[in-house]
Formats: sequence, structure tokens, C-alpha cells
Amino acid sequence: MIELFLLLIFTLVLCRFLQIWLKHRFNPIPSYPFNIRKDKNAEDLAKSLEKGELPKIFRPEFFPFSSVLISNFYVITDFQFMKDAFSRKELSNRITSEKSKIDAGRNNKFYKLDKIALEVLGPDDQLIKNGEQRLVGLSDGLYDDLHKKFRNMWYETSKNLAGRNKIMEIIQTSSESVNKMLFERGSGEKGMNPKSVFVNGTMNVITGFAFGTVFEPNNPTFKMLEEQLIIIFDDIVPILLKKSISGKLPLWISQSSIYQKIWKKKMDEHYAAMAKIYRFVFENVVKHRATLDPSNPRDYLDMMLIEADSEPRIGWDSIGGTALIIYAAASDTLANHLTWLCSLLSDHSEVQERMHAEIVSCLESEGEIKKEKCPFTRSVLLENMRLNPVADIIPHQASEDVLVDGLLIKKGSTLYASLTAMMADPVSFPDPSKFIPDRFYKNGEFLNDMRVCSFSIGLRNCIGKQIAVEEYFIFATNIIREFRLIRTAGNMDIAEHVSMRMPKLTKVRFEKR
Ligand code: HEM
Repeated sequence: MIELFLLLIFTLVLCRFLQIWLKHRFNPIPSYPFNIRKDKNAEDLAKSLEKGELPKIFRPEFFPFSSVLISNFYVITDFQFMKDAFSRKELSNRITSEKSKIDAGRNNKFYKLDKIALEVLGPDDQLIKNGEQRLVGLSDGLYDDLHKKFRNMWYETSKNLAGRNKIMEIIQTSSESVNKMLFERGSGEKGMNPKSVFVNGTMNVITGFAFGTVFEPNNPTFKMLEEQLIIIFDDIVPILLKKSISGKLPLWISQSSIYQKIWKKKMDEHYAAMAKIYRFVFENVVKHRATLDPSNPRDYLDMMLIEADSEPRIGWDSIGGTALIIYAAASDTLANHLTWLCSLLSDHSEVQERMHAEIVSCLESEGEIKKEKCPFTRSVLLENMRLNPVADIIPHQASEDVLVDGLLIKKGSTLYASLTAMMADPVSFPDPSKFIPDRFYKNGEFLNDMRVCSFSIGLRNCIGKQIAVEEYFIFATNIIREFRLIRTAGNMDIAEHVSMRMPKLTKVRFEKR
């Protein structure tokens, strides 16, 4: 009897394996190796592109048989495919499921984020009354009416601040402080890695936009934020992985103490950093409420607080999570682009001189640095973004079955687009591994190319794109105008990292002109 029972179990397990294998074997979307480490990933993709053998969409083999185990995770490497896919609302969701929400709720409680909210905001605050919403915010959740509200509030804030010329003022002030720090810390013989200065500058811009404050570089609160963000960034991949896996496992596994213990170390670090950032955000909520004028919102936080008064789906964790993601998205990305730019230009003094001549001539004729008068400089900046991409797409999740380019993407699938592959494609960009400063400069004009898609594309693209483009131009032109960049250490090698493509070691001397 027992033998029969065991035979039955064995047959069932075998049938299940056979079923998975057949599904894998005859899946119309091929599997293909994909290294999670950014340095190796860039190298491998470049080789495959050169040989013309990289599939435009595939199931990644992160490790042997990973595409069998994680069967509905896809990597897109083709620009047109990504454009078609991400113009669909069904493919513009962040990873979200009831199970991942339950896990988020557990973490909020376990790491006492709910207590911090209550302690700082008090029981009568509307955000506390609206309660915990779990994975609802600017960069979380479905592409639905609420997400559109978050995006519209962003555009309204930009319009308001732009109307008062405030954004440019914030960026200019931060740029001046960046140049001051580069001179103080990086004009000596040894030079410096300018990344931390750029993180400081980019964080300042976003603090101005979201909270209406521009900090002095050595402000202790500002330093605390910077330190916590570094921790958040270093842990981002395991955290996203946990979110994704917990959303798929049965609750009795994902909520078990053994499963939680596996992630504990990373979670402890991450949530300790989150708790400090949330406290800063809630203290700002209290300050903002004290002087809030609903007819005249001053910044993004004001906008969200006004909306939350009539929108019960915006709770304390929606505001905390949104602030956190804005900081994370706005600081390291652009800081890395600027670091790559300084590293690249320090190997090309002739390009620096051409940019400098264009900038100075514009200043003499126009009294200020205008984008339309600096076509060569813009070409170099775009070429740096193409050659040295820093981020890929934050994974998107399918909320329905969708056909893209004849391929069925099933409900629940996860899509990740490799911007690194798209911007190294020799069909779009001949000689892709070469730095060609004139690539986007023809007959004295700057020619934009949407295939340089660092900010992604479609309904869920980078909402900070306009701010980032302005910041990138203003920070870069002010640096080139004031300094000669000389390499003192390192090269253009990529660091071992799993979420960001950043320079391994680079030191540049910022010599005052
Ligand atoms: C050069 C700098 C930047 C790069 C390369 C970059 C890139 C990206 C990418 C690739 C995404 C994912 C889009 C997708 O999933 O389809 C994204 C999302 C996002 N970015 Fe940026 N970004 C930059 C700067 C900024 C800045 C300065 C801000 C804020 C001022 C910002 C705010 C955001 C936010 C809030 C999201 C999430 C949007 C959503 O889920 O709807 N980013 N960014």
C-alpha cells in the first residue's frame, strides 16, 4: 500500500517537472544568459549585440535553470518592442499583489514605521485617519486613476514652480554649491571622486522641489539623509527581489519565521534607514500643515497633503514611500551620470576645450548659458548618457494578457528593459563602444535621438526627466565653464554592482580656469 502511495507521489512530481520542462522547451520566448552584475552584464550584452545574436525579448538565465524556475520574467532589449509594450496601460504597473501588500504591512509593523507615523503626526492627522495603504505611492502600485493623480500633482508642482522661476533658481543655487565643493575638495594634486558632491547637489534640488527647502552642504539633517540613502541604494536589489518573490509565494511560506529570517539582515539595515527618512518626512508634514494654504501649494508635499484630505487612498505610508522613492530616484542616477561625464572628459581635453569655447561664446552673446546656443555641448552630454547608462527599467508587471509584436505576455508577467542593451545596439548607434562627441551634432545643430532612452519611455517613464535634463545641463556647463578636468586616478571601468552602472574608481582634479 505504502509503495503504491509513494509511486503515486513520484509520478505526480515527475509529471509536474515534465509539464514545466515542456512549457519551458516550447516557449516562443527564448531563454538567454543575463548577468545580474552590471559590469559583466554590460560586457556580455556588448558581445552578443556585436555578433547580432541578442534576442529582442528573452527569459533570463541568471543562474542555471532560472528561466524554468522563474518562468514569466522577461528582459526586453529592443527599443521598438519596449516602446510598444510600455505604451500599454496593462504593462505600466509596478510589481504589486495582495501577497506583497501583506508582506509590506508586516514590515511596517515589525519595524515600527506605523508607530513613528503616529508619534510624529498625531492621531488627528488626516494621513493617520486614512491609514496604512501598503504599496501605494508615486512609484508603487498599478497604473490606475490614483497613480495618474500622483503624476498630475507632480506636473502641477513643476508648473507652479516653473511659473515662479523657482526650479531654475533651486538648480542654479545647487550648482553653485556643487562648484564650490568641487573647488574646495577636488582642486588639489590628488583630485577627487566627485560622486558624493553630485549626490549632495542632486539631493538638494529634490529637497527644494518636494519640501521647499534648500540645505547648506554641511547641514546635519542633510548629511543624515545622504547616509541613509546610500544604505537604501546598496540594498535595493535584495529588497526588490524579496518584494517580487514574496508576491508569488503562498502566504504560509512568505510569512513564516524561517523565510523572514533569510532576509532579516538586509531588511534590518534597510528599514532602519527607512525609519529615519520617514521621520524626517513626517516632521516636514507637521511643519507644512502649520502654514498650508490650500489655494497656493508651495511644493510637492503641499500638493499631496491637499489631495490626501479628500482622497482616503493616500495614507501615511504613501507619503513616506513617495518621498523615499523620489530621493532614491533623483539623486544617485544623475550623480552617476555626472561622475561618468567628468571621468570621460578628463580623458578628452580637446572636447572640454570645444565645449568651453561654445559655453563662453554663448555667455558673451546672451549673458547666460542657453541650451539652444550650445548644440555641441548637448551632443556630448547625450553621448555620455548613451555610452554610460546608469539605470535600467524598474520592473513592470502585466495586469492583463497582452499581445506585443505577436508575442503573448501573460497576466502577472514581469518585464524588465535593458536600457544598456538598447543604447549599445550597433544598428541604432554605429561603433557603439566608441565615444563620438559629434554623434548628435550635425551642421551646427543638436539632433536629439529618442533611442537614447535613459529615462525609459511610455506611461510609466521617469517623471523627473524634465528636472533631470535641466539639472544635467546646468551642473555640467557650470563645471566646464569654471574648471579644467584632469584625471588623477582610475579609468572608465565599471564597478561591481547589481543595481547601478557606475564607475569603479575615478579621480579627477578640478583645476580652476
Ligand atoms: C539622469 C537621471 C535619471 C535617470 C537616468 C532616471 C531613470 C529612471 C528610470 C529608468 C525610471 C524607470 C521608468 C520605468 O520603469 O519605465 C525612473 C523612474 C522614476 N524617476 Fe527617474 N531618472 C533620473 C532622474 C530622476 C529625477 C531627477 C527624479 C526626480 C526629480 C526622478 C524621479 C523618478 C520617479 C519618481 C520615478 C518613478 C516613476 C513611476 O513609477 O511612475 N528621476 N527614472
